[in-house]
Amino acid sequence: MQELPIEPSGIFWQDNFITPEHEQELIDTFRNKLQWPDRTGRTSLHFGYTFDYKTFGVDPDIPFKPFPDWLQPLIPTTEGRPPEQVCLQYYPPGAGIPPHVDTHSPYDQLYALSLGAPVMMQFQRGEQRVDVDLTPRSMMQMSGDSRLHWTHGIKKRKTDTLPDGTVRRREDRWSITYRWVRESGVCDCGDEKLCDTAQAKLGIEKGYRWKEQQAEVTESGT
Ligand SMILES: O=C(O)CCC(=O)C(=O)O
Ligand SMILES: [Fe+2]
Repeated sequence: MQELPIEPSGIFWQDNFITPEHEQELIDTFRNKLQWPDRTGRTSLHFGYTFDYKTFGVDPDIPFKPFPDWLQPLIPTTEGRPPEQVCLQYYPPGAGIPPHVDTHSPYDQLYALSLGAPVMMQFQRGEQRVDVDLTPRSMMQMSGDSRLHWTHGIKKRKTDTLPDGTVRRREDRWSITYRWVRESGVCDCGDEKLCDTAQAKLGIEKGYRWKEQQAEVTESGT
């Protein structure tokens, strides 16, 4: 994988992760052989472990869902072990995903494979906005700044306007995201805007300060 020479830093990229023929077979599987949740808009299917946002760990009540046969050859091998969680998402034309960072503390590395139609992804940090065209069959790794300090999202809209002014219609798209558990369960990036570990620390400190203030008030008898 090659790092894209852009801001944010840390986006690694590989074109043609699979062949167009393989992509067509997968799309046929997605369309005709999988049971999707019955809802409109973006829908997801999860494999591997399920993350519990209450305990910020693997949910012990939901058993590991084995990776299906079609998924096996799509697992990146560059992390030295398979990911703990894989999510297949379907985006009908017009669907998107709000700007977010994938929660820092539970997961470390994050990869995404794009299939079907291309779509523009926006990376954002403050006033800085950068569009990245998620072309079909490309594998993207988000690490460093792109993973921790910039949000990413896909606008809900029917067309994308390319840098040369061409208006491109959205069509059916699928993505597969891969997540590797962060063994420590804490992130040390310190980004109080985007990092759940940093925010939890801040919350605890605020709680202490509040308690200390209460104690002072009680001690002084007022
Ligand atoms: O669809 C994609 O390529 C990215 C999805 C995403 O950001 C996520 O699932 O966290
Ligand atoms: Fe994400």
